[in-house]
Amino acid sequence: MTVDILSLPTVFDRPVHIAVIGGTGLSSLPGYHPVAALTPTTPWGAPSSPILILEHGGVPVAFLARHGLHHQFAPHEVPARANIAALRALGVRTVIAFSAVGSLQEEIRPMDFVVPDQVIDRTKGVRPFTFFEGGVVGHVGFADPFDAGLAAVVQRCAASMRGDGVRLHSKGTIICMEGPQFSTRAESHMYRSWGGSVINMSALPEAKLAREAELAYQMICMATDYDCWHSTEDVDVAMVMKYMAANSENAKHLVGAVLDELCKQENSELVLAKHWAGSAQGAVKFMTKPEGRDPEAMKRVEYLFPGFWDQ
Ligand SMILES: CSC[C@H]1O[C@H](OP(=O)(O)O)[C@H](O)[C@@H]1O
Ligand SMILES: Nc1ncnc2[nH]cnc12
Repeated sequence: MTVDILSLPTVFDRPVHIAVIGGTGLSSLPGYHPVAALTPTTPWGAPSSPILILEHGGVPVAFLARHGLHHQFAPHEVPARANIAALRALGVRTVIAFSAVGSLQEEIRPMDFVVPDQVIDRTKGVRPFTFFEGGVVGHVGFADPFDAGLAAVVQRCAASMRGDGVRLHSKGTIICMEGPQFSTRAESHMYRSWGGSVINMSALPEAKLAREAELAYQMICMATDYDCWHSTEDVDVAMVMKYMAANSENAKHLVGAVLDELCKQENSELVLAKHWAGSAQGAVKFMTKPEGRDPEAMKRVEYLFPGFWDQ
């Protein structure tokens, strides 16, 4: 059944704690019927797509298509600040983000999943990458860019996947490159020598912004190619889309199993990201002296953390 998004309610009156961000080849979540389509605006503009509210066992889950409903945003054009800010304003504290990645290691085969624990930033500074600027400065910790508690949940769901030899690798380092062109062969070999496991164009600044917004954030990567370091075919878009389509059943099973786990503990400390609460606020409050603060920048921070300047 296809749902006409325009016919759905544009308001939803319960807090939503869990969100899924879909990447390339995953601009909707098959098998779920949205009950609302929200089109919020934030101080950083509109998100890349309407935020669909789905229900998983009666628990609301937000779904956002990173590149837009029709994949119209290139990786450097994705309005990541609006996406993360809009999700936080809805009540979201846990984000599971999907990404199609190239594999930089022989043992990570196309169709395998990877739950990364590290990232190396190879974006080029052309993407807006922080909420804290223009008169309010903040420096959050980013030593471990993903959420270990959510990673453990995803790892426990590996058994939900079907098919011969499809595997889930429980850790790995993402190289996040600028794109939109793929890497040169020299770059691809260099990333391997750095210890990169997989490569994409979307982990950053999304993960940095999620940390600034005090969200628990975990990316799930699906390998679609061996980039261009391998002796087999070099990556191209057709190859990425072919593997995404071929493995969509597994992606669906994995999302379903992860949502089963998270929705069961919708109000837990983990899903409510209690372990991140206050981390960014502490990093911001003491940096810029009151006389140096810009009122507009303060208002933007207030959108993320209502009541921030009153405490
Ligand atoms: C079409 S291949 C490059 C494209 O695919 C990945 O997208 P996403 O992370 O949103 O799944 C990669 O990051 C690039 O944006
Ligand atoms: N080889 C690759 N490089 C960058 N992003 C990708 N997404 C999927 N495959 C990729």
